[in-house]
Amino acid sequence: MSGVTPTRLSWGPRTDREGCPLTSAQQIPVVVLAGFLGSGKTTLLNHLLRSARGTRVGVMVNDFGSIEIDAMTVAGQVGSTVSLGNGCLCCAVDASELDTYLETLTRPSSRLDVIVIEASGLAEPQELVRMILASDNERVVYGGLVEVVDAAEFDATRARHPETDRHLAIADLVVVNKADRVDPAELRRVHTAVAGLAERAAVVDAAYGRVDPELLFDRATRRDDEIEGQLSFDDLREDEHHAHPHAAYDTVSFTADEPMHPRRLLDFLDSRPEGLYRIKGFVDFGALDPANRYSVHAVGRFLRFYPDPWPPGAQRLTQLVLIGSGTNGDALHKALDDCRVTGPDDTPEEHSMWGVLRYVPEPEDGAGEDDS
Ligand SMILES: Nc1nc2c(ncn2[C@@H]2O[C@H](COP(=O)(O)OP(=O)(O)OP(=O)(O)O)[C@@H](O)[C@H]2O)c(=O)[nH]1
Repeated sequence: MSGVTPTRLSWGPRTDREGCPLTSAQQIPVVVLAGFLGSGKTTLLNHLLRSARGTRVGVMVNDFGSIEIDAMTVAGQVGSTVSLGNGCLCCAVDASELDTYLETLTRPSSRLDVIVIEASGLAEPQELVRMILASDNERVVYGGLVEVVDAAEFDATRARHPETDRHLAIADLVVVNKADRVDPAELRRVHTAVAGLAERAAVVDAAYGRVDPELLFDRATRRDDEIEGQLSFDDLREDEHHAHPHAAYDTVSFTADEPMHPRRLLDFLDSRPEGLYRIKGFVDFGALDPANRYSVHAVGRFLRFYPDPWPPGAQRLTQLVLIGSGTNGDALHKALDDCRVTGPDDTPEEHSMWGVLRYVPEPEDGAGEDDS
């Protein structure tokens, strides 16, 4: 950005294939939802989908890891969820591929009002924004960047990832999430620090991503001339191609047909290495709870299990994605392999589930609930 004379991008009226001008009302805003690993992007997205009240939201999910956990956990959007598969959208998908996905979502038959792209927790948001601004699809218009911040991890994330400041500086809306995990004074401190970094953004606090959808959809339906004053290619230009945060991260994807042994899995989770920052997925505990699969989320030292009925016809599998830096993928894989129940001689005792149940939040924790 430094040393570059800003040339504002022209947002002159776009035209359809017959050359007739498209009004902004006919263009679908594309909102980028970004934020570091585990900050609560999927939780916020699910809240939006549940409380969109008539607004038709199309979703693109960019998972990191070969098992698409996020795409599986985005609520009830079958048919309009496009998963971008393994890897980071900012690197793995070039603008023409993004356009292919946008083309699918902007078909008139899908009648969408807004599209939200949930970036992987390791994505460079300005790359995504740049791709949307460069899109050939005349039916889409850039709708803003929403950054989700984990209030409880903010200092640690910033220390490890100085690029956080750069991301906040180009955000349009910052959600300081996990307000319930810090005391009010700490929340105020984080809020003030975020507001200082996010010069141009509205900053709102939230628990479990419960923000007013109007905040995003209003933002999303700004008029083109308002957007013109917001971001340009030059605003997004990098001095040099920066190191993407995920260059330093390793991902391990693990799938098992056999149920997992709760005690051995808990031992693994309780002794997980420092660098193993994020774990997400589903666990099958077999006969110990045949009705439910357990979503597991670890973010830093935070660990939770969420039991949920198996979807009808779902194959009983354990599927996990582990993301860390300085971790040994083979050793992690082997450690998880050792958590499988190996056969009839390896039947876990019933009380071995207690260790797991300790990490299931009480209903009043608010996880999974919604105010819609
Ligand atoms: N206590 C608390 N937990 C939250 C809140 N929001 C999300 N979580 C939990 O944090 C964990 C991660 O949430 P996700 O929504 O999956 O985070 P994400 O940003 O999509 O994660 P990645 O896709 O890995 O980057 C889950 O266990 C959520 O239930 C919150 O406001 N408070």
